Amino acid sequence: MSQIAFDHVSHRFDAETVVDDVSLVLREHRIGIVGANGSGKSTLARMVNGLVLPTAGRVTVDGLDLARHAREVRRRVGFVFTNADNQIVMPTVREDVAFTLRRHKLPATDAAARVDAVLDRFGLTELADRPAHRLSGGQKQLLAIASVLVAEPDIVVADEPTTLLDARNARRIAEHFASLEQQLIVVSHHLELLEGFDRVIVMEAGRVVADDAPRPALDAYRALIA
Ligand SMILES: Nc1ncnc2c1ncn2[C@@H]1O[C@H](COP(=O)(O)OP(=O)(O)OP(=O)(O)O)[C@@H](O)[C@H]1O
Repeated sequence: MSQIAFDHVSHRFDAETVVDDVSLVLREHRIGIVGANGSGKSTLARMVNGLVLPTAGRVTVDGLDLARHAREVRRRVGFVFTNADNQIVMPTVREDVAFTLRRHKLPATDAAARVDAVLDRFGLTELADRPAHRLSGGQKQLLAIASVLVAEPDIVVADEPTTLLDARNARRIAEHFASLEQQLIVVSHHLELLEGFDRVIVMEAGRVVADDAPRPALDAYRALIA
């Protein structure tokens, strides 16, 4: 697993401190982040691939500082956005998944095989030639995850990847995450998704208020929002 380190990290948007002096070392396989709306979870997650840079402190991935090496780190970190429309760039489902592989310089048959396998894994085969922007919200969410995973990044960061999914597709994603070899960081309000994880971090007003195994951490979070 990689080592993702937050060293006294803060982030301010104008006058508002949304991440407030967070220090964490993340080495576990599957890490969940929970917290109330606006507690800073997405901002923290976005720092792992430099989509947001700290206004104080340092974020490193295996020693590489995001402030200086964002491009290098981004090759290793796949980011799944909450709003899939932010990451769907190609006309059809198949083309969108294939687009992620453009920089991998794979022989065309190998790339096509990888795309087909991912489409199949996420139940998207029948939608492969559909216009991606006309999928349902949940189908787009599956596509967004498939498009990141096809590149087999070392680390997958997913920001609320199941918000629009029905129970069957949420289970599909949970099962897929459970079988994923890569390091995984998931921001979610869907607490069951995180039950089998190795570590859960609870955020409140930009700070880490609990950081533990899923059961105690989720109990602490439920108590906090009760
Ligand atoms: N680009 C931005 N400009 C200004 N303020 C922002 C920006 N992005 C986020 N914020 C503010 O930062 C705070 C934390 O937002 P963030 O999205 O990190 O929270 P969150 O815990 O992921 O919330 P949610 O569960 O609602 O997605 C919020 O008050 C939000 O309004």
